[in-house]
Amino acid sequence: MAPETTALEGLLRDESAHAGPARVEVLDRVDSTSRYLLEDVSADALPRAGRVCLAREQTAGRGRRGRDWVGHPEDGIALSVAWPLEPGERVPPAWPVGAGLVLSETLHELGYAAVGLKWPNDLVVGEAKLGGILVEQQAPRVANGVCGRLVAGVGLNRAGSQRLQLGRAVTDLAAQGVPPPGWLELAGRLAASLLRAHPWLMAHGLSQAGERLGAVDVLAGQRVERLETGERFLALGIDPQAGTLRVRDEQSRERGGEQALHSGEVSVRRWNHAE
Ligand SMILES: O=C(O)CCCC[C@@H]1SC[C@@H]2NC(=O)N[C@@H]21
Repeated sequence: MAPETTALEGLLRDESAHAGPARVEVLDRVDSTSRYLLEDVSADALPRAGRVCLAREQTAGRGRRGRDWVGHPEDGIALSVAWPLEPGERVPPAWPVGAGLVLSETLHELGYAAVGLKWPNDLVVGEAKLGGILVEQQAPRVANGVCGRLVAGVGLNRAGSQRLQLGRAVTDLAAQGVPPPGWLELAGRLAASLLRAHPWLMAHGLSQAGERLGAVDVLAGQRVERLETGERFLALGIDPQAGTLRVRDEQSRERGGEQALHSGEVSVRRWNHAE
């Protein structure tokens, strides 16, 4: 076993003891850690406690909404965690937002107090993107004996984000004035938070975590624009039950024009500039 795999296993054993032993792999190079975990259907592939895949280099990282995800080896974290889904087992709709919540909180614990969650799944500092989460599900293939799975892929800029040249505001941990933990240690902390959170997210969603969610939700109280249609709203906050973004159409405020935006359907941006 590669020494880094043993080291990450050790970190996870210390960090998430009560969640049971997860299967851990550190790869030098892979196209996508999430694809790797979604497509490996070998019989013992997916323990109940989860499976973790961290790559030093990812050559075809996938982002939300069909975009690519790029990062430089070790300057970026490319991490995926997968869990099995039994036939009929339902993932609470707020699970993806819950992943963003616990990752934000972990970054706060590491000294990055300014990190927030931009609904549905961006980790941000101010307007700049620090990281993103891609949550994918695969239904069981019962005829082939292949279990369903839930995969959370986490991309995070640890350092060197100015080299990414993405043409939009990005940032990294090193730019926050707190030296980032080592690559493996950081990945271990992030993976452990997901491994710990998964059982309670499956059992309760975020119904008991509304206040915690409010503390990281950077869109609440902001004016947002729905990119697909140009519609503008006042964001009221993330709904802890549904994982949707509650918004109010400012034109119809007196009619109580509240609606819910669903993450699969829309993307939003802030528009607080005077226009
Ligand atoms: O669009 C986003 O913001 C989500 C980005 C998610 C990227 C991560 S990197 C590790 C995992 N493997 C992938 O191919 N994508 C996710």
